[in-house]
Amino acid sequence: MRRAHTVEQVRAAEAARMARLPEGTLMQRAAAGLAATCARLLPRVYGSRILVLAGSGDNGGDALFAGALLARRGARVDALLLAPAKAHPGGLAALRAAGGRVTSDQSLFSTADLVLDGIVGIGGSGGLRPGAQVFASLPRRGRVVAVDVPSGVDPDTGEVPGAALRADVTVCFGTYKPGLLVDPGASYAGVLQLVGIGLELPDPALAALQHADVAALLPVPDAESDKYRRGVVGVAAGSARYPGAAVLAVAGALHGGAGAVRYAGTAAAEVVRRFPEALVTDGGPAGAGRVQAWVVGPGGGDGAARALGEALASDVPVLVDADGLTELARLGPAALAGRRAPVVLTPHTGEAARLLAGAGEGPPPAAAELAAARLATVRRLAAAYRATVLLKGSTTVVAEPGGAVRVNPTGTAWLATAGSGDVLSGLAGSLLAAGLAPLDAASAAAYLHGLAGRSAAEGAPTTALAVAAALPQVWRAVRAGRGPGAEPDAPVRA
Ligand SMILES: NC(=O)C1=CN([C@@H]2O[C@H](COP(=O)(O)OP(=O)(O)OC[C@H]3O[C@@H](n4cnc5c(N)ncnc54)[C@H](OP(=O)(O)O)[C@@H]3O)[C@@H](O)[C@H]2O)[C@@H](O)CC1
Ligand SMILES: Nc1ncnc2c1ncn2[C@@H]1O[C@H](COP(=O)(O)OP(=O)(O)O)[C@@H](O)[C@H]1O
Ligand SMILES: [K+]
Repeated sequence: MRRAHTVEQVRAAEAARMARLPEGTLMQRAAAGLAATCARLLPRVYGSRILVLAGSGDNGGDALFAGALLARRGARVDALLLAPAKAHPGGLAALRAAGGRVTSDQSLFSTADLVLDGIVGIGGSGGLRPGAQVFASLPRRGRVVAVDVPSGVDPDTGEVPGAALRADVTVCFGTYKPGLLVDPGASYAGVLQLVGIGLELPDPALAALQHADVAALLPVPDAESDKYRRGVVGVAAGSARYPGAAVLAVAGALHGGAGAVRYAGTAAAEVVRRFPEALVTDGGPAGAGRVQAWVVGPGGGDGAARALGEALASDVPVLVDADGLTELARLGPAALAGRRAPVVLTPHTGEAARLLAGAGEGPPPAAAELAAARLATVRRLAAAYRATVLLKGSTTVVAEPGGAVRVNPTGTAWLATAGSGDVLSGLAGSLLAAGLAPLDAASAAAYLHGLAGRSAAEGAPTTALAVAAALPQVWRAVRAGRGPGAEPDAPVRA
């Protein structure tokens, strides 16, 4: 599990640690880790030209001390101070003593072999200030290494309220920050490298599953298993207008660990033609027979309202997607009030906007606004509907009403293809039916779905059905601990 902590949590851990260490120890550890990463990125340190951008705080201090270490190894290091009177005095003295120089030449940004972004770290807010904005658009030749956080990215939320400096690598200290794992911030961070500095940290604000975590969650049959004990997932999806959604949701469900898939809806003939193993009925969830979880809504069209009502009247977990969400938004959170079994909602940002409006939170916000504030959006939805919410998109995030949040690290934009969301909802519903808790089912489904998207695409357009077909090989890779993302301590490719 990769864990991310908020600025407040990091500051508290830092204060506790500092009380027991000589002054400056943590900064020395941070700078040493930073310099080591820079050295690995350069063909050779000796003779390299390095520009340090240093702001007014400790983030600039880290960058200046790292610059000093690199200067001692023969690099030519120039430091551009954004607030010269407030530059970290110890860092500046160390840099000068190592032969580094202070410059005001901005063109070095475009000619340097490596730029260290120490403008602002976890003390930052509100995007880059005017004096630093130029660096967001200047051409670059070498790599940009962000110190702790790319300057301009909100460390707690991943929001980018103004200009920000795009990094190739971000070296973060002590723990990941939520803003490094969630878009749009994550897209500014490049590859993430964590440097341990000995902080003792509380439960994280945000976590990202890794192979071993997902492998431990995946249901595996044993000698006692039969198809019913493995769980039956009900799928109420598709309509005369959108029969394909039923096929895709069933395809996802068949690969999700349940022992059987029961389809209820008007696309029964199409479903059974494609998947003879599915149990089908023409009616709604009420008359379909016993299941351990329902998936309601993909391509549901006019039938979604009835299917949603019948599924919610059951006593098993219900996952609501697509047209089911539109109907739920019309009804508002009151429709879930009497439920004891869990509810999982899987909106994209357009559906999230409708759900928020349906919860009485004013007129529907623009989807783009919600995508820019993904963490806040998913938390608001989980609280308003008291449900587990998986918000889809460039970074998929999952929140529980109790506050736990997971971010999916495996997503790929190749998944932005019609119907891939239907595969995801079938898959997540199947994991729910197999007995996973809502947060685990949703986040494990997003993890597998992202890997399946990568594997189906391999750099070329793919289809939703191909994503479903790639799920078995992805299960195998995750269980065996191989393939992309398998190494627990490898740098994270954002
Ligand atoms: N915590 C730890 O365990 C360790 C932390 N370490 C390091 O310390 C860093 C945090 O240092 P920090 O607290 O000094 O804050 P930092 O980010 O340098 O900002 C400084 C000042 O900048 C200003 N400012 C604000 N927004 C701005 C903007 N958008 N653009 C420009 N300027 C802006 C604002 O001051 P203002 O101008 O408002 O007075 C703010 O106070 C952390 O990221 C890590 O690198 C390591 O050394 C090891 C252990
Ligand atoms: N830019 C993106 N980067 C990564 N994943 C994306 C992106 N855009 C969409 N996706 C993923 O693709 C899937 C699309 O689902 P959805 O929006 O429901 O489409 P559909 O209704 O056609 O199935 C989701 O899993 C979503 O997270
Ligand atoms: K920075």
